[in-house]
Amino acid sequence: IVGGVNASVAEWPWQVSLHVKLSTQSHLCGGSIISNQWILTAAHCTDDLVFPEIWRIYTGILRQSEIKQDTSVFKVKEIIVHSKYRISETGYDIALLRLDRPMNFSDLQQPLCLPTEGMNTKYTECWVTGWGYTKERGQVHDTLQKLKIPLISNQECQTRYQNHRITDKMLCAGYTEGGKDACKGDSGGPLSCKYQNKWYLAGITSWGEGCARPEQPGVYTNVAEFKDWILEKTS
Ligand SMILES: COC(=O)Nc1ccc2c(c1)CCCCCCC[C@H](NC(=O)/C=C/c1cc(Cl)ccc1-n1cnnn1)c1nc-2c(Cl)[nH]1
Repeated sequence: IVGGVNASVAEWPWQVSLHVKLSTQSHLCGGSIISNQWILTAAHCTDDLVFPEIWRIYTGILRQSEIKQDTSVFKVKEIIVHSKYRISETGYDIALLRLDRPMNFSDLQQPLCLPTEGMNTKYTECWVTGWGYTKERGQVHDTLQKLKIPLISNQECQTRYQNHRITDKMLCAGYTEGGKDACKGDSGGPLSCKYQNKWYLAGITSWGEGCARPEQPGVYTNVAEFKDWILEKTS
């Protein structure tokens, strides 16, 4: 996250850190708790990493440094990638991870709501969170970062990305002047938006042209457009 601030304990209890363990283990992507056994993330996070056994999901943490041998960790039983996903920039950048065991909810780890059609214009505030880089050439940040960010219309977003097709299944957010955005290591994580005092998973951090560049907003998977897909795959 570029231009954000440290989050607090239990402020974003649906945010998880996805790690992969090959010869070494490290943070890969963000993700969101949507039920006691399902995590929603970006399909591009699963590219080349199709074996569930290598995944480790950390819930209820604020800092990467909290991750030790004894930290509670979930493993992945199943990975479901949207059949129309090819690359982030053409959309359908959405995947489900089924946990190896049901999660007990607490103040530190609990789900947020899935949005319904038509909510994108009703949100009062949206925040993007993650442990990603705080500048384009950076490194994973120890403390979870949070950034308040305005949604922008797909029409405006399309004008910023002449070489792309910004579809209705994408959602854009950013500041025209730049300086505040998601960045490397944040993808798969939530764009959380508040409506009538409840938090909704409006977007999944997906792609952008550089980080926090002027007139280059972040592009997110428009979760409301995939509600039926999520319900079908998780039922
Ligand atoms: C110590 O551990 C680490 O350093 N881990 C570790 C550290 C970093 C990374 C990995 C692991 C995952 C790489 C492969 C999967 C994922 C590959 C793509 C992914 N993209 C993003 O996270 C955000 C994109 C993004 C999203 C929005 Cl909304 C706006 C602008 C964006 N950016 C444009 N340019 N940069 N960001 C990414 N993630 C990383 C990179 Cl490197 N790129």
